[in-house]
Amino acid sequence: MIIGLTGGIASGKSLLAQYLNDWGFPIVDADVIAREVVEPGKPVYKQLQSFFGEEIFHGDGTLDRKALGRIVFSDQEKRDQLNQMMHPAINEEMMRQKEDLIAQGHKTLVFDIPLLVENGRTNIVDYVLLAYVEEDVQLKRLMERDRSSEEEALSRIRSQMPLEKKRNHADAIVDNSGHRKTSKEQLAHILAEWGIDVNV
Ligand SMILES: CC(C)(COP(=O)(O)OP(=O)(O)OC[C@H]1O[C@@H](n2cnc3c(N)ncnc32)[C@H](O)[C@@H]1O)[C@@H](O)C(=O)NCCC(=O)NCCS
Ligand SMILES: Nc1ncnc2c1ncn2[C@@H]1O[C@H](COP(=O)(O)OP(=O)(O)OP(=O)(O)O)[C@@H](O)[C@H]1O
Repeated sequence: MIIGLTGGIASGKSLLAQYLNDWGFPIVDADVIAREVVEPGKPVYKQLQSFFGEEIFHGDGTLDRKALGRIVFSDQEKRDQLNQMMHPAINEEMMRQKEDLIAQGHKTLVFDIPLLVENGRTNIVDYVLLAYVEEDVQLKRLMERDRSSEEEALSRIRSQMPLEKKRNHADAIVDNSGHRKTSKEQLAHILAEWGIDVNV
């Protein structure tokens, strides 16, 4: 069984992934893989270099994520181009990790994919689990976590489908607007409905 954990930026996906991992379910994390596929020498690295030029790299050749973020979160066409370059490589690695985990005997896995719904990929998972947060809380947490301005934070939030709309695509929703403990209890309750018992 594959649980597709999704949400919006700073909506508490990592928090839920941590709980799921603590309960013994391995996480295949698209954000982590997105960092690996752009390492120097990888095919996507070369594509980024020829499309965006040197301005998105540090002096030592590694990707300047802040610089690339500034470009793509304020320009939808460039973001679409980036997605086209990166998503096939991310997807390929996710499938590879999935096969490995199944071969190791895992029966339940978690795919942590922020853009699962936007990319129309909900069919690759059995359940869509949405990490939801109220909009004002999301903005506040994002600004605090990334030490970003309101404008920067909003540009990132607006690069994604609004969470209110994403709710319609979810099989289950954890509202992370409150305390962490409440989130954990909601998550355990959902798992129980799916036939998985865990200790809260
Ligand atoms: C633009 C990049 C370099 C900015 O890096 P940065 O370290 O600042 O952010 P990070 O990678 O930690 O992403 C934070 C969050 O931003 C959101 N986000 C990332 N990429 C995108 C995107 N293309 N569109 C909308 N939201 C996005 C996600 O919610 C993600 O969890 C990076 O996000 C990236 O490479 N994005 C393209 C790959 C991608 O689509 N990743 C999402 C997983 S499929
Ligand atoms: N229930 C909560 N109460 C208070 N703070 C929380 C709660 N859940 C998450 N946070 C905080 O909000 C921020 C965003 O949460 P988290 O990093 O889990 O989101 P995310 O969806 O994984 O984000 P991203 O997609 O941007 O990586 C973090 O700083 C986290 O510590």
